[in-house]
Amino acid sequence: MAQFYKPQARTSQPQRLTDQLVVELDHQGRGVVRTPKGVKFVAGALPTERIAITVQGKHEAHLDRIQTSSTQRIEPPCAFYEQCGGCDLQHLELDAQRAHKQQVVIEMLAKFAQVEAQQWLPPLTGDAWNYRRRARLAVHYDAKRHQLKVGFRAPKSKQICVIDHCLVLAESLNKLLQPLQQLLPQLALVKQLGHVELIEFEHQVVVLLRVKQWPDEQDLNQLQEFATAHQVSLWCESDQQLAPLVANEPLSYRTVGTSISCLPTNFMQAHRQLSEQMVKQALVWLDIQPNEKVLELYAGSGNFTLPLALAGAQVTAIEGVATMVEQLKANAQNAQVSIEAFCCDLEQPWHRQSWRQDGYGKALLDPARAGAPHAIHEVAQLQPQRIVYISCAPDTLARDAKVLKEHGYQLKQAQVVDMFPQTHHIEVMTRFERE
Ligand SMILES: C[S@@+](CC[C@H](N)C(=O)[O-])C[C@H]1O[C@@H](n2cnc3c(N)ncnc32)[C@H](O)[C@@H]1O
Repeated sequence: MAQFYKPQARTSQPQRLTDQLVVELDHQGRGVVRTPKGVKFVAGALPTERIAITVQGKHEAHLDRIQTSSTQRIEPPCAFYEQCGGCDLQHLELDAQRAHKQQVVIEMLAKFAQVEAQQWLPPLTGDAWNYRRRARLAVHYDAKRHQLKVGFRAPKSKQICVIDHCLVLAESLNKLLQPLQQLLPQLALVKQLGHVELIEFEHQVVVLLRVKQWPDEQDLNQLQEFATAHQVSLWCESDQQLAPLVANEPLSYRTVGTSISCLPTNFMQAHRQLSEQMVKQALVWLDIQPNEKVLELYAGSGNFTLPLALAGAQVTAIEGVATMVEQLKANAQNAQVSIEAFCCDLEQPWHRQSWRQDGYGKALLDPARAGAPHAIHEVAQLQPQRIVYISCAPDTLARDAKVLKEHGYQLKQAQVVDMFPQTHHIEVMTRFERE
């Protein structure tokens, strides 16, 4: 066989630097330092601090030591802070976290859209701990050692950080962590387990098991016992089906003025208090007039749709997931409001859609992180007088704000929603008006 020369892999000493000044926080909550070798992003560092770092790759560096510390630094309260990839801003005072999030949005809007909000309202805030009503737990089963790891993923890694208590999780979910760690290794399905979700609904807690094969008789008995002992509903999801194994009553969550029934796999805002506050703010900003036509995009199961309809709007709601559209229609019927709902991929051209019409006075968009790269052009062409755009990603918001600006919209008001305290994730509401 032919042999080829193979150069030895280069090994270089890790580059260590001391006395580096952190000049700002980036949108992922990392400290920014300008070293002689270029800008480096350092997780855990805060502006004004002087730090010692080890350069890791082209853009990142590891925080070795804090030489002088920020006055905004606090002791991270979580025991898993060092290993878990979750709450990466808990070393920063809460007010400073919120101010930072607003600043990130201001800078992104200025940089990528040359847009400035005419008014920033103070952030919408709620509980900063024990607020998450939904969590996806990663699981890994080591068949040789018969060991199961249940927890959250470590940052940028497939490693699982095993946790038995999470400070941002709702207490009703927290208290299931240890019992689940005991139950799951006893089940035959442990080898087929993808992940586990814990979800707090209005009247019950759901444990959702993502499996490759449906549980056998013996597993079903054990799951039944677990559900009774811990007063939870148990659901299973495989590629073929989603069904309750042990269910109490229909699942629902509260929105303004009514409840939304849904499936455990449907989207639900992470923070119960802030979900409702956000809907209230959208109602204020949209200032619905009787029988006004409102186009709602990325509608989910109706979190905004129903309150808008109850306020007197004629809502046309669009959502891409068919089960959520069905749920939305049923929810409207239960709330005795009349709406129109359509299942449609909003990122495809709209010209064949019956609901693509003039006459919408207002529009509400609440897209996922990808924003609305196509839909924003379409909605701007329909020229509603007012657009409320809710975003969970300031970079895609800035991109879409630029399109609105080009269509003659001005950003009148903006407001950070503190939906994900202790983490770098940002939720923001914006109100655009056509000139
Ligand atoms: C952030 S959630 C908001 C849902 C809802 N407004 C709420 O508050 O519960 C975004 C929604 O957009 C939907 N979605 C994402 N991409 C879509 C697309 N290309 N077309 C239509 N819907 C989409 C998702 O299924 C999800 O329900």
